[in-house]
Amino acid sequence: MEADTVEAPRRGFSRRSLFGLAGAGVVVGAAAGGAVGTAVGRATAADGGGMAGTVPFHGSHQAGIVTAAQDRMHFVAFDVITDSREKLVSLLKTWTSMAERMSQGLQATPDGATGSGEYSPPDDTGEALGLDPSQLTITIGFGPGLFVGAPGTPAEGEDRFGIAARKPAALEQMPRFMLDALDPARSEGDICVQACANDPQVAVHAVRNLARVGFGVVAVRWSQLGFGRTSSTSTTQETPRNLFGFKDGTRNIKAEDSAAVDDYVWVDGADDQPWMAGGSYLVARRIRMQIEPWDRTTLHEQERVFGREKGSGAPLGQDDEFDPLDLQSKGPKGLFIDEDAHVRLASAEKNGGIQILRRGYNFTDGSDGLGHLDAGLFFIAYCRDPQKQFVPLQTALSRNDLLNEYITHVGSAVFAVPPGVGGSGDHWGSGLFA
Ligand SMILES: C=CC1=C(C)c2cc3[nH]c(cc4nc(cc5[nH]c(cc1n2)c(C)c5CCC(=O)O)C(CCC(=O)O)=C4C)c(C)c3C=C
Ligand SMILES: [Fe+2]
Repeated sequence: MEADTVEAPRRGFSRRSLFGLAGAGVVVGAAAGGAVGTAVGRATAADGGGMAGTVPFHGSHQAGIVTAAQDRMHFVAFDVITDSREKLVSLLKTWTSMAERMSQGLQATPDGATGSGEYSPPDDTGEALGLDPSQLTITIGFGPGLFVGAPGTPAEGEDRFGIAARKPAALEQMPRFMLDALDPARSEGDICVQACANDPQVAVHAVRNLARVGFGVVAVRWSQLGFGRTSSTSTTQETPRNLFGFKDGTRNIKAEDSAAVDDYVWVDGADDQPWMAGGSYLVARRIRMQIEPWDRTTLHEQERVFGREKGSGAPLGQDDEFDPLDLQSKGPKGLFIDEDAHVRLASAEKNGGIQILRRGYNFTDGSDGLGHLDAGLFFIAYCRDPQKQFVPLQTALSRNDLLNEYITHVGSAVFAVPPGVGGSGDHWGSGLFA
């Protein structure tokens, strides 16, 4: 079958077929139906684990949560600037269609970059033409301000879209933690979109095109680019390193541990608002890391701060990365893992069994004008209830974590991430706005 003629909607060429490169492999987008057409690229559904391949958009949960973490991220938080429920729902429908197309390596719309004529702005901005799908996932979340206008905004306290009664109790702005130095311009937001891909240009293209069609309905409040995923979310992945050089994600929840995922990530229909069943909550924290002081710190101190060896990632007192974390074990100088070491204070053992799914990314946004790198960790946690999981964990860390000498939380946001999009006709927010 000709790669670029299979079920292709009018001018609905894929990004790769436009350049005649599609022969390398073809996937017919059967599950997605005619609205989506074909997905063309190197990967098939069966080898979707390949770096260049596709991740299914449809399902009971949104992609981009337990999906094996891709290497790059573009995260954006929007303010909704209209009071019209109709316009907002219409945008969510348009976004859903664009997201399902882009996840398959197609242009954002059937007309794409060149099909809407010389005298109109192109429908797709074009910078992903010829690029692989790169395992793009696009995940949406709704902030507290969508339900009741956020403090300090023109809509403060208002139920603009008639959904105040549908706000989940778990969706509350984060409390102020000790040592927080939050910048309002890098915090909160009515809607977020997390785009992850193995090619940064693919992730940026996705966010840019969604923002472009949102003109008049949403406005970008803040955004963050990330690289070098700082957590493994699957046992198939090697543990990556954060900008302090330590393996990060060793004791993360892994997608394969379905019991932990069900207990700590997915919202149950009986938890609160039925429309959130199968969804999750996303907590984002922009955490600046004081790179220069850290780089002048001894290896011994660095390892004491985390409670793990820098090279192997093993818990102090153990040999291998995945050896159990033994919080009681002692050497000649006392406890191997300091009373205030990061892994001790963050451990499930010290927090009544609480776990979270970490899915953060490193960031470097140039320097701060004072000769220091503006770099750190864009921390993302997915949880079933942020009030019962993230808040107690961060409360404990903010008080005593040895790491606090080297980090500062400068941005914060929380979003309700609805369940996945089902068959044709379904769209982001369909449950919420039903
Ligand atoms: C509130 C939750 C957490 C914040 C904020 C946080 C910041 C943060 N973490 C690192 C580096 C590492 N964290 C590690 C483990 C770890 N961290 C958290 C939670 C938060 N971290 C948890 C729940 C855990 C697991 C603890 C356990 O049970 O062992 C590790 C060790 C390796 C690992 O297991 O992932 C590192 C390294 C940084 C640099 C940072 C802020 C900038
Ligand atoms: Fe941590």
